[in-house]
Amino acid sequence: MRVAHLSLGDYRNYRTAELELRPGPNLLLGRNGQGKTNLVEAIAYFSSLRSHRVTGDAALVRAGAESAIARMRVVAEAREVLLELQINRDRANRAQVNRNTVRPREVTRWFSAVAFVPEDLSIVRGEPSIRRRFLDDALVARHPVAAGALSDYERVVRQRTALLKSQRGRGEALGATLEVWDDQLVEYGSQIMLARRELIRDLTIPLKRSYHALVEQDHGPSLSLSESVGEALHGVSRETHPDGELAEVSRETLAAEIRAGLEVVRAREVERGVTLIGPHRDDLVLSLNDLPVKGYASHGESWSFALSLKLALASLLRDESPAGDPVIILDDVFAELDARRRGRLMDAVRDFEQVIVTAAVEGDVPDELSWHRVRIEAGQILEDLS
Ligand SMILES: Nc1ncnc2c1ncn2[C@@H]1O[C@H](COP(=O)(O)OP(=O)(O)OP(=O)(O)O)[C@@H](O)[C@H]1O
Repeated sequence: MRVAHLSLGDYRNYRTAELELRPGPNLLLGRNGQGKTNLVEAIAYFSSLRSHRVTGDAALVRAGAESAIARMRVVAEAREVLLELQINRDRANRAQVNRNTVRPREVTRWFSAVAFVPEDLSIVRGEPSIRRRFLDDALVARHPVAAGALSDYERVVRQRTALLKSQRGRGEALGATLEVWDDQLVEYGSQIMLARRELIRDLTIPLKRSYHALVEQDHGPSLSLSESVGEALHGVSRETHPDGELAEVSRETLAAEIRAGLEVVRAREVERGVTLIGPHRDDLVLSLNDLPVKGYASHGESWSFALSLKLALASLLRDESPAGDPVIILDDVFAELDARRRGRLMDAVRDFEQVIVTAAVEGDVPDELSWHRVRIEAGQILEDLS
């Protein structure tokens, strides 16, 4: 698929903006702080309903305005669709697909993008919550309905934890109320655990391929899950290897394991007022040559791993989606890479239907492609340079 046109009103530093994009490679050029990232952030927002830079939407609305409008014309398999989002500072957001009002979530069914951003390094180096977010965004990109299970699960953990906290130390008072939340934790938790296991199983081969394409060396990148349920049941942190038998477990088995795990941690949960097991406490473990990437890999290796993960996701979505390729966004990543890796990264994405690159320095961008160039200055889309 591809973005044909983006219109913005009161979005970040844009009072209004009209951006025409073409199939193939598009280059948004401009000095630092002019509004390049804001444009690709708006495009990516249609695929996930969140920005990679902030939690919450308030910063997306131009300072002084009450709401932002983002409208995008998308072409997928020769069909055109018009998506529109109104992002409100103080109210729920609104959305339209082909001018019909829909729930904002609906919009993500019509658009898919994979964004490579400087912050991706923290998938490898940062806290487990960042890796869980990568996994969950990937689940939604793969199956938009997963968004429902994820938000239901989040709500269940919040409410169950609030109950545990309010009754801290008084186990006997919890009884039947806790059971209701346990049932829902098991229901949604098992769905998410299974979907994550399937995801890492399916990312494993594309990851090896992508890493090799970027680095041209065989560092044996691999993915596994460190699951809190397994830890509660078996006492040690047990990792779930995608190529091992655990990946093929049924949802019923996982549900039974969560239930058994809850029994094991019950007394501790009541004492501490915390929901101790479930996907919200799990981690994605990344390894190179059987060593964990975090704490062992070099800066360059960590970067290559992060980029390969995103590439692997892009190729999985490409293979699975009936609507064609996801749009590839490379925001400011060339500045982080040496010339060889820039070339290899571009080689790996160049045959996607549309690639959108932002750069402050034109010399950082591989020049052998026929780019559609656009210059950005102080919240204005100045000229079409191609
Ligand atoms: N809500 C907002 N209202 C008004 N201006 C904003 C808002 N959010 C961000 N900006 C402004 O947008 C500009 C940053 O734009 P952006 O991040 O797109 O820059 P960029 O061109 O990608 O720069 P770099 O090359 O440094 O990454 C800053 O000047 C910032 O103050």
